[in-house]
Amino acid sequence: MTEAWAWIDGRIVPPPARVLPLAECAGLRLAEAVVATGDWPPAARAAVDGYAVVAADTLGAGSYNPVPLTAVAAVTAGDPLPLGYDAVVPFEAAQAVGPVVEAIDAVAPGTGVERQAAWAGAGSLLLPAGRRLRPGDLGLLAAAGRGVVPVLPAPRVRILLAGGPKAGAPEQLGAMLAALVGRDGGVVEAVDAVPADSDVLAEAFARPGADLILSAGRTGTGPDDVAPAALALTGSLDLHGLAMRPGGSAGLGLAGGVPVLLLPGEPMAALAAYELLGGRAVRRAAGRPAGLPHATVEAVTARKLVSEIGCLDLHRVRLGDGGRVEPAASPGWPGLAAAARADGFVLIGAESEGVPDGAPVTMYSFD
Ligand SMILES: Nc1nc2c(c(=O)[nH]1)N[C@H]1C(S)=C(S)[C@@H](COP(=O)(O)OP(=O)(O)OC[C@H]3O[C@@H](n4cnc5c(N)ncnc54)[C@H](O)[C@@H]3O)O[C@H]1N2
Ligand code: MOO
Repeated sequence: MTEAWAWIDGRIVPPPARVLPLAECAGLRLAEAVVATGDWPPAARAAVDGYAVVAADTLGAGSYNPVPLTAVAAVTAGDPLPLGYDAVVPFEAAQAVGPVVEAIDAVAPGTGVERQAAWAGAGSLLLPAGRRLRPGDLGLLAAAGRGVVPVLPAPRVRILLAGGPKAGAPEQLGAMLAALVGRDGGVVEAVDAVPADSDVLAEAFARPGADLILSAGRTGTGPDDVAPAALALTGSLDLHGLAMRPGGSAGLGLAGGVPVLLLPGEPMAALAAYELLGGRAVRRAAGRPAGLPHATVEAVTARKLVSEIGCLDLHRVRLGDGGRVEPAASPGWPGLAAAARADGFVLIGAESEGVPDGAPVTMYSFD
């Protein structure tokens, strides 16, 4: 596995930065820092609807002691503060008596006012390079006059369903893998069902338009397991057969410089191989941290979790009372039903023969 992770880390980098309109930037990483080009607000302005006043004129005002104001100007929030005034009394803290406005509350200078540069001064950092843009950030960038920004584009991930299910079973991997790719910051370029034919599959690997290819199915050693051969035909099959369970028939290589990950077709093996391999590739291509993105729970085993030495085992587990985890199925048990019953998974590393009951483990939450 270490070799496979090193392969991914060594070859997969985010696609080059592109300048995109804000509407297309949510969730993407900012390629360079954005600084304020001017003071912001550029001049003092009203923060509330009310009367611009000279604060000192309101001294001593209260509901039992209304103070008539000689100089006032009605403003609404966002209006520039008229010259000579230093506070805004909200309409509800004043009363109009005929043409005279009376303060019924005293205000200090600056009350109800956004001072010049209150949000940001000219040249100050608004968003750092690498920032994953939140919806609020898009508003901030618009306010800074940036209609377009350089971002690391989401990698385009092609999903190939190689061969598909056997014996009339329903297709189970397309929606699952597309959702996982989205979770990890990729955009799905296509979800294509491809027959178990090495020439056709090789063409699907070679077709331009993807930054990363995930192919699921026909990775084993049977006569119909054409995915490894097709990859070798198009480019290079660099690793095939990994020390993990489930998902050990996974492989990886390059087609025309594009990284291709071969995931097993067995649905649970595909899920595990995605989590342990594919997700890392997508996250690296998206410029995200490579590690697992799942929320973790520090738990203890309610039962022994057996593991094969030399093999990274993924155990689906249920989380019970007192943070105790219990296996939902053994690692090699096929199908997604046990994963659905589980709350998450526990990884037992290649160096371990398993852990006894009562041992501390980290659960990666499926939710
Ligand atoms: N001699 C050996 N045979 C096998 C070994 C082994 O070590 N020695 N390993 C087994 C393991 S483990 C796995 S995993 C599979 C490898 O699976 P493949 O990647 O070749 O998967 P397929 O042959 O395509 O199909 C297996 C299974 O998965 C179902 N499948 C495939 N695609 C889909 C899909 N899109 N949606 C739903 N289900 C799908 C298919 O119906 C089969 O049931 O090799 C073992 N053999
Ligand atoms: O190799 Mo299979 O992919 O372990 O489950």
